[in-house]
Amino acid sequence: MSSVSAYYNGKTVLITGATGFMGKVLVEKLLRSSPDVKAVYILVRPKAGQSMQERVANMLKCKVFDRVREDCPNFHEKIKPINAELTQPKLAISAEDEEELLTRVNIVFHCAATVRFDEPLKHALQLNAMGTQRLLELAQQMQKLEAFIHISTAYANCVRKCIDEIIYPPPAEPKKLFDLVEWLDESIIQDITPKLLGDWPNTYTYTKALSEYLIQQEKGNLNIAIIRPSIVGASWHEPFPGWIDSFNGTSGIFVAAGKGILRTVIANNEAVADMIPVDVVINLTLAAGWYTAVHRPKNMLVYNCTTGGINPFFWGEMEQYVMSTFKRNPLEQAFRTPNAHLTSNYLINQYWITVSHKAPAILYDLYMRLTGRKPRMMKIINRLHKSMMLLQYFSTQSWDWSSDNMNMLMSQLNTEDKKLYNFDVRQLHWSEYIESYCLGAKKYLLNEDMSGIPAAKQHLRKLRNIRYAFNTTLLVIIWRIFIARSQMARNIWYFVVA
Ligand SMILES: CCCCCCCCCCCCCCCCCCCC(=O)SCCNC(=O)CCNC(=O)[C@H](O)C(C)(C)COP(=O)(O)OP(=O)(O)OC[C@H]1O[C@@H](n2cnc3c(N)ncnc32)[C@H](O)[C@@H]1OP(=O)(O)O
Ligand SMILES: NC(=O)C1=CN([C@@H]2O[C@H](COP(=O)(O)OP(=O)(O)OC[C@H]3O[C@@H](n4cnc5c(N)ncnc54)[C@H](OP(=O)(O)O)[C@@H]3O)[C@@H](O)[C@H]2O)C=CC1
Repeated sequence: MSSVSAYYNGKTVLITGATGFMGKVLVEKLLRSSPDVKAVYILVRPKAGQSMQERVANMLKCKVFDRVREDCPNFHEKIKPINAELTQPKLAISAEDEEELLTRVNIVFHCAATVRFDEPLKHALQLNAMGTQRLLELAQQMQKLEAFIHISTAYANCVRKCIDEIIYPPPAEPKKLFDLVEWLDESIIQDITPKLLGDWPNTYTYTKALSEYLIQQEKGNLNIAIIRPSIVGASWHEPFPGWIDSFNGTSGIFVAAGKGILRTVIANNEAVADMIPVDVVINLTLAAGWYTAVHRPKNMLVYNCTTGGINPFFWGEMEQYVMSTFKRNPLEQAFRTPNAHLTSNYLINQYWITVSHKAPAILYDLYMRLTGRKPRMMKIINRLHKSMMLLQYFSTQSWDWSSDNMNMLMSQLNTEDKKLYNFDVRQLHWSEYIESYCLGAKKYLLNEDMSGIPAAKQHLRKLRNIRYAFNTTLLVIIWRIFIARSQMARNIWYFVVA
């Protein structure tokens, strides 16, 4: 008998960030593993011209819910959307909705955040730090609250090399920063952001560090746990192997490499690629919710949800597995044959950027112009370079995260829970996982059908022939120029022909 799924049956759960990548997997697993959960409130904002209701209806059509749709066809009746905006006072929740939450909710999962590395500091602070503070204020007033689970990131303290499961001193006093951004002009905040960030690589990790500290300071009597996942990748098993719907983290890089656009990446082959499947994170999160509510640990527990210390995997291996998968299962309409390499040398990277990124993009755009179409490849390449600049901090270094609390939690689960909420990453076979991740990116991110693989292979053969023809023409042109200018080259040529 599963203790974790039994715990959630009959409970009322509140989830923020339910429309996001991890939030959807959390909602799905919760409803599938505890079909008698009483209600799942989700905080959703209207966005891009869509009302909250329209967004939720679209979300529920998503493929990720196919399995729960089959197991419990009425699962959507349990989902109760609440109009909310985390950057607004009182989360912009109506008085009526607030009353409902305060009297009913038993457990809160806080996933909402901006995960963009280039988010302006003011907005990242308003959402990741102040939003968390506001949610905490709401939670303090909940009459039946048993646990509050906050999703942070393993990189919140990336300025340290060894990261324990504790809250570290923050980069700045959050309240002073809140005051500062309140009255300072946006352009001035932008100007001083690098100074404020100090050693932190971006506003995302900086504000996640602040939010951890805020929780510790303001948790009062609440039972709180913090989950710190590393780089969250496609699912390992659930709801389907390889499920992914976000270009964040490594996914966009895989796609760009598979399409043959990305050929060179700044990364250290021997550095640990600390990736964790999304279903592992969600299983640990649900188990931590149960443990926090039922066992009520005296101190707030932080769970580093990482793989590097348990089952290490390296960027160099990732390159091999990704390239091998996309060569066997190509993406449709690739720009060039997939052939990306990692280098930690800046100059070598710059050379390949010029030769393998910019030159083909310029030629392709020229061809587009000549055929009366809009050039677009240089624009894509420039965006890719911007992304790679922001990501290289994470691909060139290794970190050591302790995982004692993850191990402790595993030891607390009974045999059935260990299967149902598996987060034992020792069982993860990296080459199989990366293959399934790349195929998942093809199917679920790009909506490509596996039946299109023969045509995609045919397209790669066409690209190879174009490359051969191009290289031969280039060689002939260079040789002709050489022959015209050098007597020695002419002599060699006559000798060879004779
Ligand atoms: C040789 C092959 C494999 C070898 C592997 C080696 C890889 C080394 C790279 C290392 C990667 C390391 C990643 C580490 C990250 C660790 C961080 C900690 C983890 C976390 O805690 S949180 C999650 C991490 N957050 C992120 O990853 C966000 C990072 N992204 C950003 O901040 C922004 O996206 C970025 C980079 C600033 C770019 O912004 P912008 O140019 O504005 O583009 P958008 O993201 O807004 O996207 C616009 C649009 O395009 C779609 N898109 C994105 N990528 C692709 C793609 N590859 N192919 C097709 N389409 C793509 C995107 O979905 C958007 O579409 P919309 O419809 O939404 O507009
Ligand atoms: N993905 C990863 O690799 C990792 C993620 N994490 C953490 O996991 C959590 C979830 O990440 P992930 O699912 O990848 O992120 P997504 O960007 O996919 O989802 C973010 C969620 O937050 C919601 N949100 C954003 N702004 C607001 C707002 N102003 N008001 C209300 N809701 C808002 C989004 O809603 P909307 O749909 O309206 O935009 C969305 O549901 C985050 O806390 C992140 O820091 C930690 C480590 C790694």
